[in-house]
Amino acid sequence: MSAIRLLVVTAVAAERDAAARGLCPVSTCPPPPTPGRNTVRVTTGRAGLGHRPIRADLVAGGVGPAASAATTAAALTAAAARDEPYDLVISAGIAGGFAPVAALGSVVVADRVVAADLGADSPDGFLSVDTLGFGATEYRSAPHLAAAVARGLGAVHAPVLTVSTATGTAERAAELRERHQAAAEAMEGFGAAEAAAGQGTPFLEIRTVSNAVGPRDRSAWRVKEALAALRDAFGVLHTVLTRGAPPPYS
Ligand SMILES: O=C(O)c1cccc(C(=O)CC[C@H]2O[C@@H](n3cnc4c(=O)[nH]cnc43)[C@H](O)[C@@H]2O)c1
Repeated sequence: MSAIRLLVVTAVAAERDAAARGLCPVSTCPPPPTPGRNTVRVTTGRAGLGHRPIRADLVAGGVGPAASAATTAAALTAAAARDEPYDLVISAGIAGGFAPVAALGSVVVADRVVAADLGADSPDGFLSVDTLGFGATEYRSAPHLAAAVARGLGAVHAPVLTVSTATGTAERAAELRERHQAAAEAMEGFGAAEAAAGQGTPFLEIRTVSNAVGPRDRSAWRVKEALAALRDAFGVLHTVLTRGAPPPYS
């Protein structure tokens, strides 16, 4: 049985390491990252046990959609050149949650990712690039897989926004929630999704909520709890992937 090949892209190392610990909870696994490299590889399971093994490369690619797109595209291209293409790209990390749908510590699996501030402002309001006729503003997650993962995690399954400027007011939070019916906002998913779409690789975004979207109050962020929830979510994800339908994902 061949291994499921995952590319997991986070913004920062703390998110990468939480996801890696969830995939592979044994203390000696994964190995510490090699100095100067930002990728950790986790290999789990043995085909002989009847469950599909997983080989995951987890990379802390930087904050924002551009960093995430560049990191994802480079990793996908390098894997294709080695003739070891990934089965799935996962954008993962902590996020702001929209009240009342996504509380602190909850898990959100995106059904689609939306570039919420990619477009033009106008006297009549915001115009997205797709309404302007020059580009995509959203990508769907692999629908069957995303639904199965959301079910397994007991997660909120709804749109996740990608923004280049984190929301800092109640007015902006209400505007975004009403426009997109979103559950969460983060800063990387759309970039990873665009790179994955460019190479025909299925995509998921998994977020755990560290703060409420709204008036900025860094002291209210629960980063430690959100990272623990991310670790646990990747533990469950491991079970869903190894025991569920094999790739190719749809
Ligand atoms: O301070 C720390 O220890 C720490 C540990 C892990 C991650 C962080 C971050 O600040 C990550 C930034 C990352 O988080 C996403 N995020 C979280 N909340 C929001 C939000 O309300 N709006 C937009 N993005 C959010 C985002 O993807 C950032 O890249 C700190």
